[in-house]
Amino acid sequence: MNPVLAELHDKARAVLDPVHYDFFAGGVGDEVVLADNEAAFRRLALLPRVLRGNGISQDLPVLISPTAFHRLAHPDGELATARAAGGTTLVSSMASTVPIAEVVAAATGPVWFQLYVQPDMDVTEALVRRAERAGCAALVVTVDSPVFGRHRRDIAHGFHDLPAGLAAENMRDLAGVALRNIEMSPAVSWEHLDRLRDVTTLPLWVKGVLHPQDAVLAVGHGVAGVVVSNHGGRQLDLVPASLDALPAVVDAVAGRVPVVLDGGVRSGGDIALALALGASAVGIGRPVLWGLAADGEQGVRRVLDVLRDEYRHVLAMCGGELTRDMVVARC
Ligand SMILES: Cc1cc2nc3c(=O)[nH]c(=O)nc-3n(C[C@H](O)[C@H](O)[C@H](O)COP(=O)(O)O)c2cc1C
Ligand SMILES: CC(C)CC(=O)C(=O)O
Repeated sequence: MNPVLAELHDKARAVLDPVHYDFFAGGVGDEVVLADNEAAFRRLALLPRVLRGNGISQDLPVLISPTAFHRLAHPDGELATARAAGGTTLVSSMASTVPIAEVVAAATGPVWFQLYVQPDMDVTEALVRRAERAGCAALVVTVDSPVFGRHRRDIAHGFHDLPAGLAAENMRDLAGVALRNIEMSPAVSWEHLDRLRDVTTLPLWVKGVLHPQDAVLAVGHGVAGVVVSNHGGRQLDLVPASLDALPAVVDAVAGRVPVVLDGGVRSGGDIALALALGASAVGIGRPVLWGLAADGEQGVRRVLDVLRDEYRHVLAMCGGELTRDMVVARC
């Protein structure tokens, strides 16, 4: 892990209520997948190409992955994250503790809205309208959560509700209810995605795809992109590390739409490995929460700055291009 990210993590752990730290840090079950997401990067090595004479791209192929409840990490919550994002795309969680309109108003770059399709499609449509009115540039439909993951740390702490004064603000005043709970539903299907397609012209992404055939189905249903993700090891403790699932999805999609990877990205080198395996960009989840908890907006900015700096350095070392033939197993 990049040492600045490690420092921010340690500071976050020191300042956070241990219950909230465990909510952010924890995974599902025995946390096998949580650990494997990071370990998968250590199993791979890069063979740099030499004498290519390429300049170095200034782009940072990073998105901020959607994570819930930023005001548990810092009083400014999602406003601080949005301000820190700069030109980096912020995928704002439906479970944000600041309403999406305020998140977008605080951001200077693109904001995408992450959506859990609600079984009541009127509620889902109202959320989509909220995101559109706020000025979100895309919808990211999370599809890996037919039911809530069982997080043993939260169960042990009895952590089920936000503290008084905090709420999932996007769920306020929907369909005549003061504050709705976010529902997960195993009845959600591709048909719901098609219905979303009918109610909005926003580009639709799906997040949480691991099986290559689901990626093919997603392309067939007209998605703008696919996020290979196991929800940061928070849903099913039997799945592969995101990085290990990436190549087959990239092959199945065959360049028709961009493929983003999230899970376990902790350094510029990790970004380079994911790109070499065919990702167009990576998403980062927990490092942003650690930066936010440690130092608010400045902490999140530091996370992005250090990843940008490290990624550019690795890219220069690799000859400015990253392709799959450059990835080998570390024996
Ligand atoms: C505390 C926490 C809350 C999360 N909340 C959401 C969410 O509201 N919606 C969603 O689609 N994914 C959510 N995720 C998953 C992230 O979007 C992302 O897939 C994951 O964090 C990436 O792994 P990383 O934390 O190792 O970078 C959450 C993850 C964490 C750690
Ligand atoms: C509100 C929760 C459903 C957010 C989430 O996706 C998570 O904690 O992993």
